[in-house]
Amino acid sequence: MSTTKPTYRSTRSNNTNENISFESAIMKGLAKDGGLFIPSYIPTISQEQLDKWSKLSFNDLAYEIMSLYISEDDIPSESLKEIIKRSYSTFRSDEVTPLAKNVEKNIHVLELFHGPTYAFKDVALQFVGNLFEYFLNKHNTANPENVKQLTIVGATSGDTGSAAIYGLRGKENIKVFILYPNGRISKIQEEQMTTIQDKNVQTLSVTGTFDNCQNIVKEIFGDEEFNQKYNLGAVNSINWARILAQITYYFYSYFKISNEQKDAKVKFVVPSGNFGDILAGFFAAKMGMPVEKLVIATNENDILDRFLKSENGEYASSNDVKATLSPAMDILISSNFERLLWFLAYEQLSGNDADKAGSILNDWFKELKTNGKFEAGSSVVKAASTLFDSESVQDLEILQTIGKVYENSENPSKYIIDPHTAVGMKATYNQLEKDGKDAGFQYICLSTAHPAKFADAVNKSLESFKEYSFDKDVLPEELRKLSSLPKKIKLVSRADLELVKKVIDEEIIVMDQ
Ligand SMILES: Cc1ncc(COP(=O)(O)O)c(C=O)c1O
Ligand SMILES: N[C@@H](CCOP(=O)(O)O)C(=O)O
Repeated sequence: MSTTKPTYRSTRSNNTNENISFESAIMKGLAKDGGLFIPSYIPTISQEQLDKWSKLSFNDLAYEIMSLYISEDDIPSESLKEIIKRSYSTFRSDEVTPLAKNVEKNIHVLELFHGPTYAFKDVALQFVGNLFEYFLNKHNTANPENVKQLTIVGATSGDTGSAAIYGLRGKENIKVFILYPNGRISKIQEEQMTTIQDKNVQTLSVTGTFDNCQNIVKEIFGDEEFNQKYNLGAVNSINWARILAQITYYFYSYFKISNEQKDAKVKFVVPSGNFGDILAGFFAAKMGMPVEKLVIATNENDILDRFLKSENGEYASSNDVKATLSPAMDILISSNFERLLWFLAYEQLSGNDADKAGSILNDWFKELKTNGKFEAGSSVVKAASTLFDSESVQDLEILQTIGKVYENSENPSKYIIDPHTAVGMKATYNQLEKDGKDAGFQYICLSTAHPAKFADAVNKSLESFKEYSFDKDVLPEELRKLSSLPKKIKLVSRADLELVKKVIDEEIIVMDQ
């Protein structure tokens, strides 16, 4: 393994000389060619390091992992340790992401929702907010005559938005604009974002879908004049730091099992939409975490499931996004899948030539933009299937699964899950049925949001249980009070790039007054 830390290149670059530092990749967010930044190599760890890591706290494990990707020139060790400590001091669990073991026999639930906004996005965005602040302060201290500002523009289907706002609010020289699809997120998700009255934060409620919002964000980043004018920053999983920060909880939860069962055969089941969460699992596996499978669990918006089950690796957008009971995953094109495709193209189609892999990706995503689909080829989908499996879950199955877990859970009993976690649990049941109970697999299902964020689906599923009460059993006080707070919403009548840019122009003038 290289002794120098990775540099970063775009998934669509055919020129290794364009590689940049970690700091540059984080502050740019999206590459100029529209690609996503990836490390020039994936650090690998020895069995000895794995054994050492298995005994570490969450924070210490996060440092060991992140420091493999970040040079001391970008962030000195002690500064990185301080950023990590500050980022996770806001979590309600000392373990940050505790593992609920044997919720049902051999099925463990990785609770990722103990951060400020009760969704897994907090694990990365508390860290990303502090990263942005660190890099801005470093620049502005060295250049007091040329103070740099950062304008965050993000798109959300409900959870990234509030996690980004809570990770960035109150930070100096940072303005935040979050686009979300009007009427397509839950009541509490919208309240979490719109009740923030900080002058440097503005939500834009767009008439359209999440994909419309995500496409506008990517086009805004591609507008060089606008980007130069406002120095744009990305909080979506476009930003490599989001993926990096999510690697920790794969190793951390794996060790919770392997420390008790040395040669445990572990399958991770991940409710997936934009593919950022499970992609972190891919990096953990490539680094050396032993894993049997990474199972992609999608709702009825199933581009990922269709790819993995296709003969020739067809990556094809459906015409319309379905509004489901797991709205945060109502996504047609999974933005982060591009990063996985790069590594698959690099290994299967380019003879391990990074520049050739970038050219292949560039061609594929031009075709996707023109025709709405492309074929990666049978060798690529076969290679993907060695590590990944996939399941697609229907709305009715979500409701049935929330009830089934409530009835069957042993540790604790009457365990209540949100609809996205239910997609993961139903996929886990499907895997268990295919594997057979005697196969001896340990299943870690990622719980990506607290059930309080999705009252409609949880109540619809559990209202028949006479002892169940949403207010008593689910809703935390800090979320209960949101409904009574004043809200700051800016409606955007069309999912239109120029209209959104105009609104941002206008709002920045107000923010600067
Ligand atoms: C609650 C929840 N679960 C699962 C997902 C899917 O995660 P990813 O988009 O990283 O695949 C998201 C967001 O997309 C989410 O907000
Ligand atoms: N479900 C996400 C959609 C955006 O995903 P990201 O990982 O790219 O930020 C959300 O909650 O907004």
